[in-house]
Amino acid sequence: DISEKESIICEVEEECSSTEHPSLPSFLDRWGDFVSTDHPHCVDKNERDCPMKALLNACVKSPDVMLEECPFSCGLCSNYDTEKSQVKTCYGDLQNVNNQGVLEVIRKTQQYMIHQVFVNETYAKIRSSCKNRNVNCSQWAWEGECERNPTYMKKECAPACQTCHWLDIRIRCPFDESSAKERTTWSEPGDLDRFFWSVVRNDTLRTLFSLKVLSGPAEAIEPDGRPGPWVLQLDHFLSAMECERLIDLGHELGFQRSKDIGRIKYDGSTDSYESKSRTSSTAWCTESSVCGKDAIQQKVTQRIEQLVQIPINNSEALQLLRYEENQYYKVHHDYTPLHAGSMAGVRILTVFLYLNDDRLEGGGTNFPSIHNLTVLPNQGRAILWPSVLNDEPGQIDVRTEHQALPVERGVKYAANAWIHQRDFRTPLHMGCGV
Ligand SMILES: O=C(O)CCC(=O)C(=O)O
Ligand SMILES: [Fe+2]
Repeated sequence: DISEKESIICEVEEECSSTEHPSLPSFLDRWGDFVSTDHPHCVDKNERDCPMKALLNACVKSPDVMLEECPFSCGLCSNYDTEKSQVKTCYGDLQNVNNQGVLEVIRKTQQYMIHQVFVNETYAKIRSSCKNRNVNCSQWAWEGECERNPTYMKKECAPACQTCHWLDIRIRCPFDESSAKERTTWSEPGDLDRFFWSVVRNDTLRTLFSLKVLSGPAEAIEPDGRPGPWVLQLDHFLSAMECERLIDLGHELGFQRSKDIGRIKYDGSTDSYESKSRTSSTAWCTESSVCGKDAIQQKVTQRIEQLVQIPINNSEALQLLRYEENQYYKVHHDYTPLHAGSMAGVRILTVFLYLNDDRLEGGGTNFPSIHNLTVLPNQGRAILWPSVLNDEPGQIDVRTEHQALPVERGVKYAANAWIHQRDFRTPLHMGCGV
C-alpha cells in the first residue's frame, strides 16, 4: 500500500519527511504501476485539453493534478506496443523491449518515477529533465550498464538507472566555495599583481622571449606602454616547428565552426551555440585526443604552466583557432559568469598563442578599453592578460575585453589557454565540468 511505500522512500531520502509528501494521484493508488492503455481507468478526464497540457510539460510541472486528470496523455498508461516491442513512457524515448527482464526494468522505472521523482520535492529542479535519452536505456540497464558505464548511463538513462538525482549538479558535484579558498589561485587581493610582477622581473623570461609590458601599472611599462590592466607579450615563446605542429594537430582534430558558451543544460553543465559574433573555426586539444597525447603539444603546455605558475590542471584544453579571410571574433570577454561558484571557478587568465607564419595580413587582437591596443599576430608570439581584478579576486575586469580583427589576407592560426581559479580537469572527468 502507498503509505507503506512512502515510508520506505523516506528512510532512504534524508531530506524527506512524511508530512511533506503530496498525496499520490488516486488512480495510481488504485492501479499501482503498470496500467495498460485499454484499462477503463486509464483515460484522460478531459480529452480535449489533456494532450495539449501534456505537450506543454504540465505532467512534470504539476504532477499532482495532471497524473490524476490526464493519465493517458501523461503516458502513465504504459502502452506496450507488442508488435514493435516498444514501450512508450512520459519520460523520454520509446523503450525497446526484447525480453521479460527489460519489461521488468521499465515497470520498476515507472514505479520510481511516479512514486519518487514526480512527487518528491527533492526532485523538483530536475524532474522535467530526467529522461531516458536513448531507446535502449532499459535494455542496457537490464544488462548492467548502469554499474558498468555509470558516467554515461547515470545521466543519459537516468530513469532506467533510477539516478535522476544525479542530474542535479549540486548533488553530483557538491561544492562549497568558501572551503576551497586554499585551492583557489589569486584568492587574495594583490595576488594577481604579485604574479605579473614576478614574470616582469624574471630576467630569464625577459631575455629569452623579449618580454614586453604592453599594458600595466605605470612603474612597469615602457614609454609606449598603456597604463591599464596587465597585458604581457613574449616573442618566440613557441618555435616555428611547434607552431606548425599545433596547426597540423588542429587539422587532424578537424576545425569546426566556433561555438560560444550558451545556456545551462539539463544536467547543469553549459551548452554551446553558433555565434554570429564569431566566424572562426575551432578544434579542442582534449587530453584523450591525438593532440592531447602529442609530445610537442605537451611541451608547449608545460611551458605555459611554468610561465603562469599555476598547475596545468587549472587550465582548459588548448583551443586551436583558425580564421580565413574576413573571419573575425567581435568584442567579448573571456570571463563568463556561468563559471562562478563552480568547482573550477572562473577563468582568471588567458594565454594566447599566434601560430601562423608571416604571410598573414590583419587578424590582430584588439583591446578597445586599453587605449585601443592591438597586438599583431606574429608567429610564436604569446600574450597573456587577466580576466579578473587584482583588488577583487574572482571579479571580472571589464577592461580586458578584446576582439580578433578580421583577417585581410591569408589564414590565421592561434590558440587559447584559459586558466581557472581551481582545478578544471578533475571535475571535468567526474562529469562536473561546466
Ligand atoms: O583571435 C584572437 O586574436 C582572439 C581570439 C579570442 O579572443 C578568443 O578566442 O577568445
Ligand atoms: Fe577571447
